[in-house]
Amino acid sequence: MRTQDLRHGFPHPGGDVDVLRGVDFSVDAGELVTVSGRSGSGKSALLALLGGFDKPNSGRIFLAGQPLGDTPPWHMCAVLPQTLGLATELAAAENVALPLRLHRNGNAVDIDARVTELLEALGVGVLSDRYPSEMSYGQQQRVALARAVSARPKVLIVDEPTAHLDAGSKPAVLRLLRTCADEGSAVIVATHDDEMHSVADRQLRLADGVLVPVNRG
Ligand SMILES: Nc1ncnc2c1ncn2[C@@H]1O[C@H](COP(=O)(O)OP(=O)(O)OP(=O)(O)O)[C@@H](O)[C@H]1O
Repeated sequence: MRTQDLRHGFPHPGGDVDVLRGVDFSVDAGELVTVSGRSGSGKSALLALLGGFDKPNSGRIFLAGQPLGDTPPWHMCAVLPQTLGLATELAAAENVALPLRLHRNGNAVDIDARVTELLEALGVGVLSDRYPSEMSYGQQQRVALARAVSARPKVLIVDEPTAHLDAGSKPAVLRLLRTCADEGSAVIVATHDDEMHSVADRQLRLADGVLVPVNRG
């Protein structure tokens, strides 16, 4: 995935606010890139553009070499926003299986095995029959991550995946995101969590509307 001179902002009564002022960015298959930046710097706004939830004011986004069109690229791209977006009428395991069923990715036995593997890896295997309303936010966050990765998307876009996790739950999330990249996904993670950078190939910082590389010494 690649962006070219991406510019975006929001209208406000006191005048429009420019949030992204020329973002040039790329992430390759097999690579995990973190995006940090102070609160309000535009990380979520950038992720919304990359995931096709919003349109930039100007600039272009390319996915697998093709410009992003009017149809969101959800057959190739999985997005985990801070709002999670779990289907409330489906239990945890059914949520995780959903992308696999939509993409006809494997038979029922394969799907069950993939769902179990992911939920157990994230420490929420015992919650597979629970509905989102019966889980804590941190538990829902892990189920939503399992759902995002289940169909092995070409591009995985994740907003603050460790924001509500305790120290014991975090390593599994870091490991899973690293594994996704190692298995060929291009992974983009917005984060305030310094530990997240430890599994990244590259670290970028969003400041004054542009992305700059962070030198990790
Ligand atoms: N729908 C919107 N309408 C108007 N302003 C918005 C909208 N969404 C975001 N903003 C503004 O755009 C800027 C960037 O917001 P964004 O949510 O992308 O920041 P962030 O870096 O993800 O912050 P955080 O780390 O707190 O999640 C902020 O100043 C925010 O107030």
